[in-house]
Amino acid sequence: MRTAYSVETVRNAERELMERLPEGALMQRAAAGLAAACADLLGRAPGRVYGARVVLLVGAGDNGGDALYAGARLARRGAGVTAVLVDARQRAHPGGLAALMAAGGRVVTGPHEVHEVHEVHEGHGTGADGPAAPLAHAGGGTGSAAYVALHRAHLVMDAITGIGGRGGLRPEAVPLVRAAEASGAVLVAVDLPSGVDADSGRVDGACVRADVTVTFGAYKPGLLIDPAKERAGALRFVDLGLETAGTPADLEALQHADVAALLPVPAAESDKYRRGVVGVVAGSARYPGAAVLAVAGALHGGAGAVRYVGQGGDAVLARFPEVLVSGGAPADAGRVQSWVIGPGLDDRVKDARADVLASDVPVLLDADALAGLDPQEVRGRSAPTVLTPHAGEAARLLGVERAEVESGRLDSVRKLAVKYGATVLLKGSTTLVAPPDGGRPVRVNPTGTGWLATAGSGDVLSGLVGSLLAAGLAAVDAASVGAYLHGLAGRSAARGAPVGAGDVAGAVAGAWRGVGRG
Ligand SMILES: NC(=O)C1=CN([C@@H]2O[C@H](COP(=O)(O)OP(=O)(O)OC[C@H]3O[C@@H](n4cnc5c(N)ncnc54)[C@H](OP(=O)(O)O)[C@@H]3O)[C@@H](O)[C@H]2O)[C@@H](O)CC1
Ligand SMILES: [K+]
Repeated sequence: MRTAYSVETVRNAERELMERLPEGALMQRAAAGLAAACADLLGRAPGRVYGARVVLLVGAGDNGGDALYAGARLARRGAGVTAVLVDARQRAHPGGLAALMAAGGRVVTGPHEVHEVHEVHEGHGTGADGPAAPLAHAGGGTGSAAYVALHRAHLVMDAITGIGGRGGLRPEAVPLVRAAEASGAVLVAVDLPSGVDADSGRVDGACVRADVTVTFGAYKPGLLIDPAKERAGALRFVDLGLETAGTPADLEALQHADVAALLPVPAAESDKYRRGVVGVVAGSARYPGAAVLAVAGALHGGAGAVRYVGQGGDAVLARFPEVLVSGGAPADAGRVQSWVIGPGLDDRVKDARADVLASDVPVLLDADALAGLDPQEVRGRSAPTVLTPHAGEAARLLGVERAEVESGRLDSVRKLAVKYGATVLLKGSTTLVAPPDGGRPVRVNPTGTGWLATAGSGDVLSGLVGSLLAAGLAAVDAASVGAYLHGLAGRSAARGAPVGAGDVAGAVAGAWRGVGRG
C-alpha cells in the first residue's frame, strides 16, 4: 500500500523526530537523498556528476535549504552548481547558502543582478561538456546570469516552495521556471513541484511541471491526485525515518499485492449462488449497448451469476447467453447479493431505483440513477451504497461547477461521501474512492489511463464493481479493486492505441490473472 499524509501530519512527525536528532540532521538526510537521486539522474557513471551543470531555483524557506545542501554535495563531486535566488527579497536558507559557497558553488540573484560569484572548482567543469562559464561575465548585457545558467544546465532543481508554499508561483518565479522547462535539462522538483497544493492536489495559478519529484518523509496527497500529480512526473521517495505508523493516512493507493489479497477466489464448495449473484439494471430500448457493457463488466468481477433486468435483454442474451434475464421490476427478479443500476436507463429509472434502494443488499448507483438522487433515500439504507459519478455528475450532485470538481477532486469526493453517507467513486484521470461520511483514508487508483476516457467504459466499471460487491468485498474494497482492474484492463487493451469499452471488458480477465500472479 502506498500511503500519503497531509502537511499537518508530516509536520507533526517531523517535529517529533527533530526533538530526538541533532539540529539540522533531518535536512541533511533530505539533502543527501536528493543529491543521490540527482546524481543518479545525471547518470550512474561517476564522471557524469563531475563536470555536470546544475542550477538550483531556490526559494526563501527550507525547501530551498534542501536544494542548497544537495547542491553543495554535488559541487563537492565536481558539478558546476549555480543557485538562483528566486525570492523577490532574495531570502534563502543561510546555512544552505554558506554550504554551497564553501563547496565552490555560486549564487546569483534574480534575473538582472549578480549577488556573489564563486568560480566552480578550479580545474573542474572541463569534462566532455566543456567548462562551466563564469556566470558573472556570461550575463553581459544580453541576458541575466540566471537565464544563461538555466539555458546551459543539465539538471535543474525546483526548490522554490515545498509544503510551506501557498498559492501558485509568484510572478518573479514564472519566467525562470518557464526557462527551466524549456532548457532541455532534467527538472527535479524538491519535495513537491512548486505551485501545487500539497494536501489537495489543486493547482491555483502557475506551477512547475517536473520530470521527477523527489519527496521526503512521506508522500503528500497532492503527488497522487490530478491536476498536481500530472505536474510531478516520476516520483522518488527519500525515507527520513518519520514515524507515521499509527496515524491514519489521508490517502492510500492499492498496489498489486493488496489487490491480489482482496480478489475473491472460489472455494472448493462454492457454487454460483455462494459466489454471489449480481443484479444489473441498465440499458433501454434506446441504449441497449449500456446493458451489454455493464453485464460484460459484471461477468468479470467474481460473482457466480449475473441477473439482468431491463429492456436490453435481447442484446444481452445475444452476447452473453449465460445471463439470467427478466423484464419486470428489480424486486420481482429473484434474489441477488448486490444491485448495479444506472447506465443507459430511460425515464423509468426512478421506480427501479426506489426498488433496489429498498433492498437489503449493497447497491451501486451510476449514470442515470444518480440524477436527482435524494441523500435521505441513500442514508436510510441498512446495506452499503456506492455512487460512481464522473466529474459532471458529481458537480450536479454537489450543486457546483464541473471545473470546481476537477480542480478539487479530493475535497469533492469527500463532500459527496458526507452528503450521501455512501462510498463514492469519483471517476477521472485519478479515480478516487471515499468511504462514507468523510472517513479516511480516501483511496486513489494508480492504474488509470487516458485511454479509458471512452464511451461505455464507465458502464463496464459499474458492472465490475457491482460484481465484486456481490462476491462479498466491502464497499471501499470493491470500488477500489474494480477501478484498479479496470485501469489495468484499459492499459492492456489499449497498448498505446484507442480502444472501445468492449475491448476493456474483454481485458479484465487478463488483468485479474496478472494481479493474481503477483
Ligand atoms: N521541517 C523539516 O524538518 C524538514 C523540512 N524539509 C523541507 O522543508 C520544506 C518546508 O519548508 P518551509 O516550511 O520552510 O516551507 P517552504 O516550502 O520552503 O516554503 C515557505 C517559504 O516560501 C515562501 N512562500 C510561500 N508561498 C510561496 C509562493 N507561492 N511562492 C514563493 N514563495 C512562497 C514563504 O515566505 P513568504 O514570502 O510567504 O513570507 C516561506 O519563506 C519541505 O517541503 C521540505 O522540502 C526537509 O528538509 C526535511 C526536514
Ligand atoms: K519544490
